[in-house]
Amino acid sequence: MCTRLAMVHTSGALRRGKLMTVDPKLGPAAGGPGATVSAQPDMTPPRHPLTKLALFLDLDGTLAPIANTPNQACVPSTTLVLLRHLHNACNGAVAIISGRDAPDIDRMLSPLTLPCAALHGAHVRNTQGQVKRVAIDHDALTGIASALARDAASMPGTLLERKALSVAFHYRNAPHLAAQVQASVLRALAHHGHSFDLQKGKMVVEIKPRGVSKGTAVSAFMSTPPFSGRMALMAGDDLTDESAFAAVNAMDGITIKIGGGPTQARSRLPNPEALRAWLASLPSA
Ligand SMILES: O=P(O)(O)OC[C@H]1O[C@H](O[C@H]2O[C@H](CO)[C@@H](O)[C@H](O)[C@H]2O)[C@H](O)[C@@H](O)[C@@H]1O
Repeated sequence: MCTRLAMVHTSGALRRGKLMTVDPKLGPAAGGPGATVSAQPDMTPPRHPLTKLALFLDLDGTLAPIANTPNQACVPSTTLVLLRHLHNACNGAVAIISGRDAPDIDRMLSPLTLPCAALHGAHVRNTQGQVKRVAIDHDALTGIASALARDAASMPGTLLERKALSVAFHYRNAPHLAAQVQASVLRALAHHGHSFDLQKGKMVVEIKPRGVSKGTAVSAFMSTPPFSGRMALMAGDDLTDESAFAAVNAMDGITIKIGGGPTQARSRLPNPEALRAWLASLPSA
């Protein structure tokens, strides 16, 4: 059950939306493209107002703090209010770029329904609500999911999340089983995986349709209104977001990694609360 609580800021820096950045568009340069970011504080807001930005936002770990299980994750009500404002101020150029299934995205953002790339880019819904999904071998996915379910049954604490075009094998509550979970996914892929790829994430190993990525999805959004012609901004926290960071860097956009770890993103914020505060500080015009 997701209980939405108003978030409380713990520091003045977060209230002011402090951004740790190496992006010259946002503040002083401290490293080259592709480099692991060493955080450097900067208070400079981006030059581009919301009317000129296209926002691409990851969900788990970026808008919703990480929780013990997928069902416990929750987007705070303050963030939902902000998303509505951003969507209006950007004239609709806001999309959710997630590994989650589309109905799950809509549930977590309810009452908002935003354009999205779900399932790591395998399912894309545009601003008109039109949906494009990649074609997959459903029998193969069923075979993979059945094999993983058999393994999960003998691995207490693990959790299998079956999605429309993919499957995620979680081990957050059994971190000592990380290697076994990965081995199980590799075995399943070897038997059934001709048209699927492995996607690692935070305490999870996923199988997704071959050839899809968040980067491809962001590029597709950027080729159509209301996104086209704007400065792209991608915020994300996980490995699956790296392809989107690469795509947005190639467009000379703004990339923000949430939390620690190596990344191609050129800026960094410590957590979803800091991102919320930073986004709230962007000028409307
Ligand atoms: O691309 P995202 O929106 O970040 O989605 C990535 C995966 O997020 C979810 O799993 C992660 O978040 C869970 C809730 O906080 C956490 O328990 C889990 O350990 C994380 O891996 C989601 O369940 C997956 O389907 C998404 O692909």
